[in-house]
Amino acid sequence: GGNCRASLGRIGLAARRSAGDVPEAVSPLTISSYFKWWYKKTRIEKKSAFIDLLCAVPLQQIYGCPLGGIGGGTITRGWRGEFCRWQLNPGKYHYETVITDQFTVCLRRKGQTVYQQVLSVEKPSALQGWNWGYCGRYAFYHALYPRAWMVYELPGQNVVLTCRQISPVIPHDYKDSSLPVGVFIWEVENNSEEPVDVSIMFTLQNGTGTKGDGSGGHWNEPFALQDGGERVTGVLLHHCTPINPFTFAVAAREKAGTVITHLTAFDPAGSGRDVWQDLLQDGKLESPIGKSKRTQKGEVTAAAVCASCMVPARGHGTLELALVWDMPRVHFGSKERLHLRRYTRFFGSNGDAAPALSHYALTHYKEWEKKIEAWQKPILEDSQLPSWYKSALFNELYFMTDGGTIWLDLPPDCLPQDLQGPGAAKLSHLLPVLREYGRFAYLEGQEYRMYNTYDVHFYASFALVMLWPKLQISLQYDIAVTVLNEDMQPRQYLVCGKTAQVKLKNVVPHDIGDPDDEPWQRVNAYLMHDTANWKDLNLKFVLQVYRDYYLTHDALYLQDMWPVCQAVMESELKFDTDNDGLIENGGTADQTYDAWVVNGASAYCGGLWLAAVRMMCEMAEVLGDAETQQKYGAILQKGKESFERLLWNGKYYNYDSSGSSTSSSIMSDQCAGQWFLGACGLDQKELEVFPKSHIVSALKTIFEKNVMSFAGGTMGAVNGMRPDGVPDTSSVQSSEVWVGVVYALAATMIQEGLVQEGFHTAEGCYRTVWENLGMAFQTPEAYCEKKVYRSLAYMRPLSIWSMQLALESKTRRPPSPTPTQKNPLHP
Ligand SMILES: C[C@H](CCC(=O)O)[C@H]1CC[C@H]2[C@@H]3[C@H](O)C[C@@H]4C[C@H](O[C@@H]5O[C@H](CO)[C@@H](O)[C@H](O)[C@H]5O)CC[C@]4(C)[C@H]3CC[C@]12C
Repeated sequence: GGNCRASLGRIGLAARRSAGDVPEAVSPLTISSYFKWWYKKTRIEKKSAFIDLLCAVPLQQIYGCPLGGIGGGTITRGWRGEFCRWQLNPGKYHYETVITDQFTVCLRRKGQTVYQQVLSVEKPSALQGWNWGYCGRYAFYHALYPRAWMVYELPGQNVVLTCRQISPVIPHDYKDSSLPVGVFIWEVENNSEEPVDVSIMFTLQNGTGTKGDGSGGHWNEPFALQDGGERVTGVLLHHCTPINPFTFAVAAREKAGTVITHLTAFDPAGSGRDVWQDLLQDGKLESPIGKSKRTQKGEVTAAAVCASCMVPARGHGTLELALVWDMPRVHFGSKERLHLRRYTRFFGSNGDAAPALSHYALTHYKEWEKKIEAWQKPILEDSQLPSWYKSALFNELYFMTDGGTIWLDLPPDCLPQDLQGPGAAKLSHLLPVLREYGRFAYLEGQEYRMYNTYDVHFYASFALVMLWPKLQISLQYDIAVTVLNEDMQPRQYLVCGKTAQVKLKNVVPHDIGDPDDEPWQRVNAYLMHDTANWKDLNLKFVLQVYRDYYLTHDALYLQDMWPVCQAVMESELKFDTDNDGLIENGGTADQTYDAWVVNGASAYCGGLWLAAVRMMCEMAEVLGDAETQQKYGAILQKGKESFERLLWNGKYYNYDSSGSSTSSSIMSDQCAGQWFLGACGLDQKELEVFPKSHIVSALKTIFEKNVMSFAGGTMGAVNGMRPDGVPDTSSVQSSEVWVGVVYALAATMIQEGLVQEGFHTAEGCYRTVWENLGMAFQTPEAYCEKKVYRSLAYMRPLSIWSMQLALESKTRRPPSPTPTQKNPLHP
């Protein structure tokens, strides 16, 4: 239980509205300004669009657990074993099943090959000389990220193969978690009465299935590396592109009783008969010495590595294989700067690390498995928790690596000004933090190509701060730098048509940039709206600073972030146009719901504001800043009163105070401020910002209306519901369900003691996405009741980790900071 299991077979395609199907309410002006922008970008500048509404990624219900650690690139395998989603160039996805990339089994009894089969259900037109079409009924797939298991019952052979796929994604580990590797441990059970010789052959194309595979100049070579009494051998596949060249290694561990053989190069475009016959003959490959020739233009090459052992009658054997990709030095799309990936600090940046990485992976995977088990076991063994939750919690974590993630290492001689302009100098620990833990970025979504989209990261950040807190701290430092800087370049925003500068000083950016440009260097790739006027971004920074401090007790971080918090709150104060202690929205979609207009005081932004003001008071107290504490204390008093007066309707907080026909809509995210307060222990009676009875009543109303009155209570919570139980259709986004918001809502319910309701709410999303829509390992941002969805493989659902925090906090609250930690300036 607790994992994702599927018998290998085909499932029907769900209907979809791609991001390209523009909703009815969209103004023609927006369509034409987007189209003009798109045309210039893609047809004149020959670049790709950060959100491509005209070429959406088609839904394929094929994905499984990805391979690779954090930020070194990822290769996703499908649940049928295919190698099908590639992200080696940072942040850029390529969706292509490379048919050459396969595992093949050969069984020999009494010196005769009795069974040889590609472990794939496919029957492709390529490699016709291979025995394809394994019957999917005999295979089973399980995934519990970062591991997956493929079980193959070999028909008529009395042999069962189990392939354990492991990637080094280990909480609180900042070394092995960065490695671009995956291992495949093949357990062979021989249930027959005679011994069997078993070979597993791993074939891999030199490339990722793009045109570049045939661009010429690629070559392969065998390798062996002996170190510490352990020997690993295999083939290196050098992929020699002008930008971001890399080397694959297909490797196996040699040990007593195991023979490793290889074929340096074969033609994957041909019949493949040579390699097939080679294996068939004796269960081994020819193992030529020396390098292959470089490929000619138009020619593609591949390699094979085979591990063989004898398994006694009624016995068991193990074969250990690995896949490594070494792309140490990367350019983003602008090609302006050269960057080093995190793992280069341990394995070098010359591009010759594939043998050492293979050796390391094959000699350390047992340790990784132990650590992964120790982390997951208490949750998996908790009989109070439902199986679906265990699957959701771990499997949604795929996005940590497969979110176009990049993790960079800073060169040791890096100076503050190299990082990002004058703002950097003001943050005393910026350099030490980034030098020690590197720079981290992940996409808003595989289809929304912006790094660290901050209004969305607010939700997902729970996964980072709970599992890799130093990455969250590093990301926050990067945001803090951009707050202090500006970009005066003017540009036109697509929704309102107005021209304004790219980035203002003292406001939080929407995102840290487009990987197809030069992220960090040029922020705010998003140009739908001018987000300098968004009401949530600044608040989300303050809320995260305090939350991170509460969970990590990192006083130096708090100290550095404090002036930044003050600066963004000063900017935010101007949104309190009537000086009632509460900010007002501006009558546009000026927050994360960027197509849902909000006007006047609002439950969402107003609630975030009060929570941020509360946290400002708390931080001021910790830092001994009495003046600021007093200032925000006074605002809080006034703001609380205004919030209740303007928005509380006796049952829940109204969507906004504008008095429009949808002001009284019930927003599922209306308690977002309370969510963060609760996560930081600032929800006790004497500390409460929102009356407890109001929060509980609002959550019960959301449960009754947005959850139970929507799709029979089986699809999570719709973003906006009218009080009469009909979804709010005033905007495209009010009638959507946002999976990440639902997990956050469930966490809030758990925090407030509505545990059953919280689990029921979240379960609807899990079952819809992972079971009904077949969107495993590509959870979208949004779906509607009728099989309509938007933005596959999205960041926000990582918020499920806030459910886990809520559950853990119920049993054990994290210890309060010690007095010295509490007050770093005045110990
Ligand atoms: C401009 C249209 C309405 C104009 C009008 O009022 O006449 C917009 C109506 C629907 C919009 C698109 C849709 O909502 C999805 C996309 C949202 C995306 O923004 C990111 O998505 C997150 C919300 O899901 C948000 O939190 C995040 O910060 C954003 O980066 C932008 C593109 C959309 C396709 C969006 C485009 C404008 C509409 C067509």
